[in-house]
Amino acid sequence: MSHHPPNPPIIHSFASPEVLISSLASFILKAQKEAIDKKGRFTIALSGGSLPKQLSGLIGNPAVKWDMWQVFYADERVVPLTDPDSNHLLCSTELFNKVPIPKENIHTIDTSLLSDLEELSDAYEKELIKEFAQKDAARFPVFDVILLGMGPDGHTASLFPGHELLAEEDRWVAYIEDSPKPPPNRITLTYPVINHALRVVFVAVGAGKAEILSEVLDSPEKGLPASRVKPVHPGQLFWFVDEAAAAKLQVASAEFKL
Ligand SMILES: O=C(O)[C@H](O)[C@@H](O)[C@H](O)[C@H](O)COP(=O)(O)O
Repeated sequence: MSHHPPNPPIIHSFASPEVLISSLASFILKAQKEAIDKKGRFTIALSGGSLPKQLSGLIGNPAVKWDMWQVFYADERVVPLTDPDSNHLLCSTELFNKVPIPKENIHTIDTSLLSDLEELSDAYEKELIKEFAQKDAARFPVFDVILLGMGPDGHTASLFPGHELLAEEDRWVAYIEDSPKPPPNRITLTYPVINHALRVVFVAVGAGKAEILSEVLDSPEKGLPASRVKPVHPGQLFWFVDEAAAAKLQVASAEFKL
């Protein structure tokens, strides 16, 4: 375990959602290049909500090496992949159906296990082990990039305020049956996984995020789920926000961009 304390978050604030989208695409491309140069593959975890739309800067971009991507979900609703609640369906509609990514590089939940959450979450953990443990021999997988959103209650992935999963230290993937936001059944990457990534990136856009963003970044001692994302050294946390979301922020470390 590293002796370095976690680095403070790097906050990029953009004048418009359009600039955020193109800057996020450049950020991901740089991470992709570093990962492929080093390991010949690029591992990334995606979320639902508005996040998939923020990746539109990658569509049609010839620099993206889709065949080198290994995609997992930071969290997923336990529903068929054709259900409107499925994060995979959302990511497919917004991104994957528009780019030449091999289907086998997208790691979905095993929908033959929808009626057994424990089996389903164990199976997803095994999918991660196949990708990471044999290649990196790490205690926890080290994603190149994990992309997260933040809910109005400060939740991220399917880690909700006050939930027992906030204390999970061992499992890579866990399930919940009591999500305060429907649908109730979900699986999620746990903090040990999120906090071992090389880069964790939150995207928060719009005035609706201003209050909670300030709470998460200016009052981390409250321990809201998004405040608990603190990647261990050499991992780095980034926030990509627009000016409306950043309006109430007080943290001095904010690096504002046009
Ligand atoms: O799991 C869910 O119920 C939602 O997907 C939720 O987690 C969403 O991602 C956040 O509330 C952020 O919302 P935006 O991405 O729309 O900002």
